[in-house]
Amino acid sequence: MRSSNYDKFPFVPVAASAEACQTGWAAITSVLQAALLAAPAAPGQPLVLAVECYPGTDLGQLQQALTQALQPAQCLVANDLYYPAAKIDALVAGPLTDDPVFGRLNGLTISDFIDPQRLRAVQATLAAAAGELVLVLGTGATLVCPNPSVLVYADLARWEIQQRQRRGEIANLGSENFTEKASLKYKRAFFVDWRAADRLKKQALPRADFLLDTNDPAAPKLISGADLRAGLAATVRRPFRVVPFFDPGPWGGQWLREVIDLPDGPANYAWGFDCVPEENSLLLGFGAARVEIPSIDLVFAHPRELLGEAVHGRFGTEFPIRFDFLDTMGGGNLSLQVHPLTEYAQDHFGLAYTQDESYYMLAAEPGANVYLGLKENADFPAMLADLQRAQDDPAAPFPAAEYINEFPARPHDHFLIPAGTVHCSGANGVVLEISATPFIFTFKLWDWERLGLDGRPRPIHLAHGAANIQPDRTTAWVEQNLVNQIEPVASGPGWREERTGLHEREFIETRRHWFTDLVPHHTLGGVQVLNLVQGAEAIVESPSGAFEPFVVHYAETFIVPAAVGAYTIRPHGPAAGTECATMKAYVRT
Ligand SMILES: O=P(O)(O)OC[C@H]1O[C@](O)(CO)[C@@H](O)[C@@H]1O
Repeated sequence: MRSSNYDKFPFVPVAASAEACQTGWAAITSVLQAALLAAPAAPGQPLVLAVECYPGTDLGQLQQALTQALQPAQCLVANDLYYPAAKIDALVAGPLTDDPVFGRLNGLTISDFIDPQRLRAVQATLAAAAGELVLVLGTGATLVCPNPSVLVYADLARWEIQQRQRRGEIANLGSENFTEKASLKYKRAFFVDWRAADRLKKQALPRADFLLDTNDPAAPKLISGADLRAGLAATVRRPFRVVPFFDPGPWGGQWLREVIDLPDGPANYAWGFDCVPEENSLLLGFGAARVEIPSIDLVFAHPRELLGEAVHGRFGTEFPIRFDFLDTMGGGNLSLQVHPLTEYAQDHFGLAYTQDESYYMLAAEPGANVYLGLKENADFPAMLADLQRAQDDPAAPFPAAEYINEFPARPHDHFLIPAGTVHCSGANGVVLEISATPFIFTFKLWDWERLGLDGRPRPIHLAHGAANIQPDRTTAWVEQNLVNQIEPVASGPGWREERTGLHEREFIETRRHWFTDLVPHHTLGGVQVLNLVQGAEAIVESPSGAFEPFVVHYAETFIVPAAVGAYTIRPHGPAAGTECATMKAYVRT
């Protein structure tokens, strides 16, 4: 049994005391009251408190808390100005498509949800409220009142939004689909709500006077915009971690539970997402108080310092590298699957780049394997026919062994998975996925006669799969290109560095360092993501003292912003004197 030292709630310290963070509605509203009193009141204008809200924010609770304490003359809710739900459902139907999993990325904005007639009427009411206090809140509050007296941004983490979707507490933006399947709500939020809200957030957050965190409805928190910006500026100058989250799945295992020390409740944990900045949170520390914000806020606020010039230039405000865990220890095989080629991802889903992946084996039981590529001389048309038959006829399961390679998987093996390659991790392994950020564009080909957690078969996408599988990626090619392509590249006293991938079709470079002593690293102007894949603990330090020493534990993923430049890593604490290893990923530029 491995004992856990994995930190589930990493945070970036911003201030030594909690003074700058107001917790609870009483403290929050008294600070807002003072800010309104101090706000310059333009003659003939109302005093406006605008709260721009990320979708999923509990508007009822917010309105109640603010109106009770501040007693505004009026409260205007931006969401009430939206077109009727049926019209919005029709608006998003095109980008969403009929597929249960995939839609098309699109350019919808929050303005597209708002009925201009209703907006004009409300703006006229606002203009007539000279000298009164008016509260404007909701998703689109800053479209109703672009220059309020005081602007609050109420942000919400995507993982919390997903919990609210699963509990049926929230509908999609402008919709009444409270009871719709959570997976469909997630899909709609992924393709529409979050994209549109992020476009508005990029405008509103940099000029917000306050940041409101209502992730925990029982303990809302407020910090000033200046403190938020100071926290983001501090984060981008040091190594940091985002807040991981974990989810069960039909093939999930027991390793994450033990190594990460996760609660007993769920039957298994399949996924651990510990570096998907689009989905994870960042915790900012004010004394003992923690303020949770989506980590994408950092990408939006400091793309150049975080990503570096070349990566920002190429990807914009997207974080292109994803690290996550796939745990099948004591579980099952993932679905046999393939990801879209770049042009297919562009044409069908509007993606700028595709879901190129790799599996780094953190752990594997003897006998564990990875399915990867087709067997030499596999009859591809016959394989597609057998996949189809397996869908149509429960008595004809797909004979995977006839067509698909199975490679033994041992700890520290690295399998490269350029899009178009049939693959899946088998049972009894733990994968650290080091991949491009897109993560839902999986064409399942065969799910091993198994049901999803909801007791129903999971969606299979054979037509998409058939259009993308590269049948020439067969055994010899796979062995020569995708399995353990490990080359030594450098060494020094007490350390050696190897290149392990990825494949030339993938934009990520991966380097492994084995070390018993201090290893010099440099960001070379680009963001780097690392995981301590061997050793109990290591310490990341700045040779010039530019950031505080940063301790990482086994299996923790951490991000080193481009702006950090030189840094070192050495074994630390219980790992002193032992051999540790890190896997590092960065964008080849
Ligand atoms: O589709 P399955 O069997 O759940 O596979 C695991 C999933 O996790 C991912 O690796 C994303 O992390 C997808 O590629 C894949 O769909």
